[in-house]
Amino acid sequence: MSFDEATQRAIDAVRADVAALHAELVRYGLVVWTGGNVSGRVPGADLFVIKPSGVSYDDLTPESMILCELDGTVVPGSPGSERSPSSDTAAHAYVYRHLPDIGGVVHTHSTYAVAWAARAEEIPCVITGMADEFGGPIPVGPFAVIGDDSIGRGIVETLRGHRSRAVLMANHGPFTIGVTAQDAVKAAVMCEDAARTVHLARQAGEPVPIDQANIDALYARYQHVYGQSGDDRRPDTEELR
Ligand SMILES: O=C(CO)[C@@H](O)[C@H](O)COP(=O)(O)O
Repeated sequence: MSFDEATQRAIDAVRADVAALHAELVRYGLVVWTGGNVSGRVPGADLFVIKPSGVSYDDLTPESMILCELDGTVVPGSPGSERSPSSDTAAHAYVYRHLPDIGGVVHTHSTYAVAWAARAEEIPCVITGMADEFGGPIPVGPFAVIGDDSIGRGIVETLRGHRSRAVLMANHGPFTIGVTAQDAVKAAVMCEDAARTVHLARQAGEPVPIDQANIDALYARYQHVYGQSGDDRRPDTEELR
């Protein structure tokens, strides 16, 4: 399949971005071995890029990324198509089909977030860092088997109407979404940080909840003021549509 020049440029840029972002999962200690995956939507095309299944992070390059249609099928003859795409390709594809504002999806097995997922327990919003990044608790999604639409449906149905860009799929681990692949990686980093911090807090006593008005104020400031004016911002609609 061949693409016009603008689409090909967009594909190449997402390949480079997604390949580089897998190194961020390693840098932040969110994955072991080949666990976890990042994907990015190709702007202006019904396509996304995802990592190949079970390939060492050391061997991930823009050319080894896999180009997929939004139904999850691999684009025949595209660079990397000789390999199988990530085990979670169907889940990523489902998110892209049902959440048009989402440009990136990440899945990890980060330790503390998976420990909360093993208990199917949502992470309560008891630190300002969670109010900033997630606008409330990090919810739990249903147990779902890997490989079909089950996980993707669980992600969308849990996060639709929710501020959080992270969901703990029961007994499995975190999936995060973002306006870009980098935004989704950031959500994965902040999800694990929150999971660890709240876990440690609970070991010494009962954490103190933050009242909703303060959560709302913290979230609004962080989403619209924090950082630099040119930073990627999430859509103004607070909850996912
Ligand atoms: O949970 C699983 C495997 O059961 C996956 O999510 C792996 O963590 C990553 O798989 P690949 O992306 O390498 O296929």
